[in-house]
Amino acid sequence: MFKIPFLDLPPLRAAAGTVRLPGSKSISNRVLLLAGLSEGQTLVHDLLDSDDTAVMLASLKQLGCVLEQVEGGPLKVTGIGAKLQTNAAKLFLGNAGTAMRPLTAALALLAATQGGEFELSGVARMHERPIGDLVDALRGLGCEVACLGNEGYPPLRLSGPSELKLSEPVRVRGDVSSQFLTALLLALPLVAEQDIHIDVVGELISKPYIHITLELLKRFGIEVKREGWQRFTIPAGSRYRSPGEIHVEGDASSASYFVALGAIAATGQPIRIEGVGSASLQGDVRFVEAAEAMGAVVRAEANAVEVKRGAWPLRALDLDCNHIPDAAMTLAVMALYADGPSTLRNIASWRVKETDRIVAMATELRKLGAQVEEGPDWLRVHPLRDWQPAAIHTYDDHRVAMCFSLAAFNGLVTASPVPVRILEPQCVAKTFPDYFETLFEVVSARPEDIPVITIDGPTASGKGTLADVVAHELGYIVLDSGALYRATGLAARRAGVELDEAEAVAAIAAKLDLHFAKGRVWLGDEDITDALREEASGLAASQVAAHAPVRAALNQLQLDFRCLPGLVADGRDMGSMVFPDAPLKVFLTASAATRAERRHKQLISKGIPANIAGLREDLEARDARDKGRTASPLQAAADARRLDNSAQTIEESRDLVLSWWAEARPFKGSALSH
Ligand SMILES: Nc1ncnc2c1ncn2[C@@H]1O[C@H](COP(=O)(O)OP(=O)(O)OP(=O)(O)O)[C@@H](O)[C@H]1O
Ligand SMILES: Nc1ccn([C@@H]2O[C@H](COP(=O)(O)O)[C@@H](O)[C@H]2O)c(=O)n1
Repeated sequence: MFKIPFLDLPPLRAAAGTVRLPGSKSISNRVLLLAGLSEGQTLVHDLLDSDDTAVMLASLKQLGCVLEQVEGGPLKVTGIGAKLQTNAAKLFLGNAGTAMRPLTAALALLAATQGGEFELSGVARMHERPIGDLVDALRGLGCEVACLGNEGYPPLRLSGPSELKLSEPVRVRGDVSSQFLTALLLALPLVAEQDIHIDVVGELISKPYIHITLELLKRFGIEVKREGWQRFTIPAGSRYRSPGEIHVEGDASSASYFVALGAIAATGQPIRIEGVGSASLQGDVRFVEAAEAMGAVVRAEANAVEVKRGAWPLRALDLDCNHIPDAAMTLAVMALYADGPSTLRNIASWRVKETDRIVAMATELRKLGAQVEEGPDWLRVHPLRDWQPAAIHTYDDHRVAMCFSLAAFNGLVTASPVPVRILEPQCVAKTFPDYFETLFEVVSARPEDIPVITIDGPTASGKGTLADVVAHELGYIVLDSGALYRATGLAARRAGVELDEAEAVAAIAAKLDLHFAKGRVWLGDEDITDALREEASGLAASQVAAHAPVRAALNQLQLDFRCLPGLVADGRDMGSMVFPDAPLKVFLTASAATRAERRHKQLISKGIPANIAGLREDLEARDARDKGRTASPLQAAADARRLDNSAQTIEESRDLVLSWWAEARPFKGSALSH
């Protein structure tokens, strides 16, 4: 996951490949609650690992459920069998509506029948998300529910015992959020000594989510009777029965980003999305119909879909989105690539989600330059040709972050493509922690559009250290080009090749079987990380690096590091020769005395004996050879910014380079501003 202040997406061009979706959030949290309320054990396969499931799991644990993660396999949940194991708990539910609403209903009923006191709270936004309709329904049943802040909003206190009135139908509004009805359906079997009727007041929205609830209840032994979408009956004697094991489908709302990706950018091979398909329980799977209406070519299997671009530009659409409330946000960004204005209707529920999504989408689309109109429950988005570089505020809303990544394909409709900055990208942890990593596996950009920062300079000036910390802040990949020369020297020695035999060493360089993984360097099956850092390896590297054929042999390998979302490359000729088009080049120096001292400390801290005078001699000899050679000598590129860090801390150098980077990027004045 990218835990950084912002992630810049360079202009993207194409998409192809296979994506395996994480488990559905809606199904994961419903299954966890049902398994937690059942008697006995349930093995839950393919559970979503995210912020929202984490708060549900933590709550179940506090309530006495036993959770055991089978290594590399399912989660084993031992439920409480509808009997309270503790009669007091304070539960923190973050911003997870799928945890707050059903736990409220279940604990209110358990407190009423078995006694106890439970407090449920969340993050500030959760305390702004209405729950009054559920509170009213529970109070109507005889539960004691107190709103501890504002009436109708969490935090809540649920206490008991109290007498329940189950003979009258429970009335609940269905026109603001279907989660209130879901909460009651999931919880009322706890007290179903007689038939319990639920009457929905108003037109029920998001019916597909109720369908998921009913199907999962069935899997746990509860057959709810339904009369249209207005009356539901929980039969007397209903009891949760664990199905033993259950598989969680992939998240259909998360699939929407990749379906859209296929529609926009899969012009050759399709995007294959595994985890949802025509057999899916989730309503959001019908997003594919909307994508087809916009021009996507879709082939569905029971548990997978493949999507390619059809019509281009996409066809504008006018759609009632009540059946796909979450996935419909993706349509708002697809609309930028359409042949006319697109209107999304019946999306009032967006206003009470993680943020007011109508306001959020309109505001951020306008930042890109789009013309957007909005109403109480609708949004109209016009196609965009003149794109502006924008820093997209994500409002701690995973779906805003994920759907705006699609704006990075603007190069397909404009001759002046722009990058897209996603602020606080870690908000995707709510449902899809590795969303951006997954995206980067199936999209491609032109190499020249992938940003590179080069850091060149003499030995021990701190290039590698600076490259690491800068890359960390930006979420970029690092190329330690010196390691390639060091590995070549090592491999040549091992092969018994003299280091001054240019062609023979170049042949070794061309066949280097080198891998970088988790901070370690592997030559074939051997971990050579420590061997590479020995001073002897540095000296050997500087000898082989003087040969033009060796440099030529390593050139493509270095260029191949230019990967999404960007690269920080350190060495001697990164800015001058290998990446001459890098938008920021740094030439890093420090006095020889400082460098010798730093290298001394570095070696001693690793338990490698060293003496400062000898080290200084070695590094000066190495610098002289690197500067004096004819092939790509160590020198600052003409357009490099010079930085002497002799008197700077690593953090000071990092911040200076990041400020230069901010100057070089097109997000003027918007770096981190919302
Ligand atoms: N201000 C500073 N900036 C960068 N590194 C520093 C700084 N102060 C101390 N150091 C230390 O200097 C040592 C040498 O840094 P580093 O290995 O990054 O240099 P380098 O230029 O990449 O060396 P080489 O060219 O040999 O690979 C490290 O231990 C690093 O922590
Ligand atoms: N781009 C580069 C990088 C390195 N070299 C040579 O390799 C030696 C070792 O590099 P380190 O950065 O790991 O110390 C270095 O002395 C150079 O001779 C190079 O030529 N070009």
